[in-house]
Amino acid sequence: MSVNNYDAILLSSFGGPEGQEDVIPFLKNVTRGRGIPEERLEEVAHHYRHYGGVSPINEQNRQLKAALEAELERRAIDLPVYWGNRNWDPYFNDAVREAHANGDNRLLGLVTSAYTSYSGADQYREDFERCLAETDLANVVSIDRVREFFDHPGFITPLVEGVRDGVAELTAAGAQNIRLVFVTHSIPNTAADASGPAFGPGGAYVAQHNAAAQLITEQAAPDLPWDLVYQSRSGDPRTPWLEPDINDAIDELNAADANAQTDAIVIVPFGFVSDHMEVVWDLDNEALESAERNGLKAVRVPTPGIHPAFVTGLIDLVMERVNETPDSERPALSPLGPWPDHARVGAGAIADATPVSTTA
Ligand SMILES: CC1=C(CCC(=O)O)c2cc3nc(cc4[nH]c(cc5[nH]c(cc1n2)c(C)c5CCC(=O)O)c(CCC(=O)O)c4C)C(CCC(=O)O)=C3C
Ligand SMILES: [Fe+2]
Repeated sequence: MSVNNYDAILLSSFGGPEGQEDVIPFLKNVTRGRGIPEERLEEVAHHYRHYGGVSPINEQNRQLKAALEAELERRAIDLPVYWGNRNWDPYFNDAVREAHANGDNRLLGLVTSAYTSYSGADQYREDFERCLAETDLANVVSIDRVREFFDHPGFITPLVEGVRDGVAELTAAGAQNIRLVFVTHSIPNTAADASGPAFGPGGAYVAQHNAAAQLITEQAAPDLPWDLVYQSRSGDPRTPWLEPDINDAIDELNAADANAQTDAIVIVPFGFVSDHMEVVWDLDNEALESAERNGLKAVRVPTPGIHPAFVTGLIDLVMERVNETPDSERPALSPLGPWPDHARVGAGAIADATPVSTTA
């Protein structure tokens, strides 16, 4: 099927180092202009160094790109996929230059982030704007963006499956009182509040996470208690970030409710779409260790990765833009959705912004 409103998909991600010599330049890219304390950079560098300076994220995006291409081919949809990152090679500038060189100028961004926050939404927009400015293509290339998919069935289904499997595994190992621990990236309270002020404290960021956690619980294990906790905080320790931290929450589990007698936890890393460094280090090392220290059985659910339901769902999200599907027909499992589309960046936006008076 040829597609008349887009030329290509721009798979847009974070990027990660792929060798020891990349680690510091990568971290400098991530934190440019943002006053992350030196000690924090050293600490984070150590996580990457431990794995040979290689983050799994780029390989996961190569696999995701291949899986998206296979799904497009299976559905006979004629859209090439370009891949660009915010913080490491291949950068957005290279991906967009390559697309333009091939005559692909109307791009649909598919961002590997399910929720609304500065990092997951506004910053990608800024990156797209800067990319078009730096490549001098702002009048030629346009970039739209697929909506946040925190309550899309393609994102929820793999997590539901993971929770069911996790519960079954813990039950088989003798667990009596299982708790689901939903974990996502902490962000500064002010950033959370600003992510959608209409949602009150915590903004859209926290509201979307609560909605997704509730959905996953209802579908996977409706009788189990669940918590929303946070990981990977950084920044100045005096600045308030979303809490509790997952490790503190695990330490406090039975202290907080002496009757609960929780003996096992299912850690659900639903803030991320692949098992990248923040998952393997902060959860598989630290959080699982916290569980063990507290005598709790624990399993960590896989992120969606390249689960077939996720890959199909991402292409469905692309096709709702191609088909200009009305909101009322867009799949969304929570009352918050379907989340609205983002404004176009680049050629189309400039045309849209042309004051009517100049053409009248
Ligand atoms: C909300 C959110 C997401 C999810 C949405 C999205 O996907 O965007 C996310 C994703 C990711 N964050 C990642 C890595 C890092 N994040 C950092 C720093 C920060 N993240 C923040 C928030 C988020 N981050 C914030 C508020 C900071 C502090 C300061 C700043 O605003 O920069 C730092 C700097 C050191 C540190 O402070 O920890 C690193 C190295 C990786 C790659 C992992 C890999 O390499 O496999 C990924 C996918
Ligand atoms: Fe981050």
